[in-house]
Amino acid sequence: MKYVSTRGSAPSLDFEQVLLAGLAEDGGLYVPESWPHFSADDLRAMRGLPYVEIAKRVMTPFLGGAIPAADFARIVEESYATFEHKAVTPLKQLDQDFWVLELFHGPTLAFKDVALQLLGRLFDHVLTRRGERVTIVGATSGDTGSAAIEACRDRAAIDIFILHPKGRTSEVQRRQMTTVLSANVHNIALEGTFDDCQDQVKAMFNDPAFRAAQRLSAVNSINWARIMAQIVYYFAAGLAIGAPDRRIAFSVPTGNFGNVYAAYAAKQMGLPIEKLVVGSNRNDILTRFFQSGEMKIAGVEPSLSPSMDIQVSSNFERLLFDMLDRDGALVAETMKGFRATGGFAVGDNQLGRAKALFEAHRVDDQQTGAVIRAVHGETGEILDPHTAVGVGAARAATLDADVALVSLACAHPAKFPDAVEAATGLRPALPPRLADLFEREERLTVLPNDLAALQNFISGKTRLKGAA
Ligand SMILES: Cc1ncc(COP(=O)(O)O)c(C=O)c1O
Ligand SMILES: N[C@@H](CCOP(=O)(O)O)C(=O)O
Repeated sequence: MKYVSTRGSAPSLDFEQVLLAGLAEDGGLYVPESWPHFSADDLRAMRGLPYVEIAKRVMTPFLGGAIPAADFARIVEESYATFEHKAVTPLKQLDQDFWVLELFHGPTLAFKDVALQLLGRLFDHVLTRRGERVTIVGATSGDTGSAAIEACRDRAAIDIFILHPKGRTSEVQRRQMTTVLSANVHNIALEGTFDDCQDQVKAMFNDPAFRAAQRLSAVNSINWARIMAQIVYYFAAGLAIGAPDRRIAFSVPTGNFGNVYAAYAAKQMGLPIEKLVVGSNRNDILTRFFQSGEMKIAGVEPSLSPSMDIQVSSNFERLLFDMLDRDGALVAETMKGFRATGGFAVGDNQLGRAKALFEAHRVDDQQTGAVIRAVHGETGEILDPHTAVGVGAARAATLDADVALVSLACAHPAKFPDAVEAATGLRPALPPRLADLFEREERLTVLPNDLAALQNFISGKTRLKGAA
């Protein structure tokens, strides 16, 4: 299995190289050169298997033999043994043809654990064998950060630097990151938005000298391995409700477009998904794109679902690559224009093809609160505000009556207690292992939105010897 860059001019890499590289050298994102395929019979044969077995079958073709089967099996088993629910990502049925897929039973209570528990172990395995170290730099709007820190804390071969937008995460999210005091963990509160954090991470990758000296690696969904691990739960959920012999669709609350891109990948691999419903909060650039074909940046505004307060959705580039018939030069030109002008548009033909699969809806804060309240009243379930955006979009979706719809529950409600309490009057409690979170010591460094300041800070803290 080879991976190619969406911008067409970086070298093709194998799985191990892609895992360590993160962003491609030409600024693009890596995608598989071709999609592995599962036939309807292959899918039927996976029905009823435990999550870890489905995970091994779905991910193995992406490895291209890079990791011995027995080692990969152990890594997968250990990764999902950290989840508190035996089914790893259980489905909860809320209506005749409507489920929520609970992705928040991992150590940090958000869907990011599904991929990052695996990624931390993959990094460890590969770096130990190669006798190498890396410096991970990541951007977070709140959830990736704690999941990545949890997965990489105290690992001898890794220093990890996580940039979060100062004051723009929930307090629980911030404390989940900043109370990890391990020597290899560094939290940076950036004076800016999540888009600024993500821009700075990409700028560090696009600085060849810094990238090489620090041996940069990525934990954001720019790293292909993140997407690979997220594909699995679409297969697991689809099979559990009857695919390929039942019509299915997913509704996905969306920010950086990684989660819904993983669903798109599952479809390319043979899971017969009829529709992908994209839910955005008031930062609705994606909803506007799927309605008009124009991607146009507006300012990032704080919302009740802070992890989705994003305007530049980095994984959209992977979809754009396919929309432009995998023409890397055209993607590079389009992304260059996007950076320069804050906008680009696709033609009616491309938009029409995208709309055959994607449908997008904006769910504002008032609607988000109303969904949390309504679902609680109707079913007793408490949704977090991100999950509520997905459910709100699902309710607005235009699907045939016989399509079974699964909406993704991406975070535990206790990560966003204020929003949940305002909607329901109930304050969700953190699990006992996090009960003292508000008493724990915090450690973070506030830095300006400035590349040189960030690079100086990272160079000064990294344990890489001989780094420039
Ligand atoms: C709780 C939660 N829901 C939804 C999203 C959006 O997912 P994605 O960025 O993959 O589109 C995020 C952030 O990634 C999140 O943390
Ligand atoms: N919502 C995310 C933003 C980063 O997304 P990623 O999937 O690219 O890591 C967060 O919680 O940090």
